[in-house]
Amino acid sequence: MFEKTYYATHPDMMDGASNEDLRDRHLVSGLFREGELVLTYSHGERFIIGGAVPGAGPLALPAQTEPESAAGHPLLERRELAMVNIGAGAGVVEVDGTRFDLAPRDALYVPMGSADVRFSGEGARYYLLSVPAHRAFPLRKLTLSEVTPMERGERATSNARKIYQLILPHTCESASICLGMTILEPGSVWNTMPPHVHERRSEIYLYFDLPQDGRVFHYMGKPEALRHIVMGNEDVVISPPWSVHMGAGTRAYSFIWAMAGENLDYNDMDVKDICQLC
Ligand SMILES: O=C[C@H](O)[C@@H](O)CC(=O)C(=O)O
Ligand SMILES: [Zn+2]
Repeated sequence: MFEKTYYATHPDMMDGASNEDLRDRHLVSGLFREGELVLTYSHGERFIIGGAVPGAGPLALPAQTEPESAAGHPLLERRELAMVNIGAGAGVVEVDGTRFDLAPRDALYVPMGSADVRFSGEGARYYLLSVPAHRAFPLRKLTLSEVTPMERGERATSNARKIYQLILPHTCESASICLGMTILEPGSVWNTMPPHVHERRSEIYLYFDLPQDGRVFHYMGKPEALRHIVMGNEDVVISPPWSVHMGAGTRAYSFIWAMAGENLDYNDMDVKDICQLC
């Protein structure tokens, strides 16, 4: 069921790791393939990270296969799911018979216990994130237009951006997942500046709105020992709870951030002064 499993990591594993090791442990590539639903599994917060590109035909969330006691049960039996349509075309997602039209950039929160989740729409590209949940919260669609973005950064420091909080307690209730989209202004290239660490949560970043030859240089690691991963359009990176996460692109781009863990307090982060990094 899972194309790849990403294991939790110890910060000491950064010592002596090659760039290839870093990519193997933290980079999730190739989630968006026409006609396929691709799922990967991370031991960090037990995130399922996936993509669904229905193309001409519909796709459905698979049932669990393991262990034997859960085989055939819905994937969301004990999980909640968040998704965003990152494609250029609209699509339709059906959850136990309820239809949602998801325009480009629209998100959907799907509660624990949902049994039948179907994806369709030529041109729609669904980014999927699921984590364990302890109870069901209302099923709902979220659009960028209904949230007031936080405006952060400045043009002069090349980090002017709008942060849209789509799934957080004040916008959409959830058991553990929170999610948002950050859109850089033209000419701004830095995200998450100044950077931070949040020990109580893992975070997953998906970079998009980049041309095929565009790149984001994503920084990670302990603040005193930064490393980088070169990422392309629609690449995902898993940020362990001990790691910094920030990046600079070859041009403006957008990204979707999703977190899960100990709490749903967006501000539970330890912000680093840029001069503390090396
Ligand atoms: O923990 C929060 C996340 O890293 C992001 O919300 C940061 C972000 O979107 C930004 O500053 O551009
Ligand atoms: Zn963060």
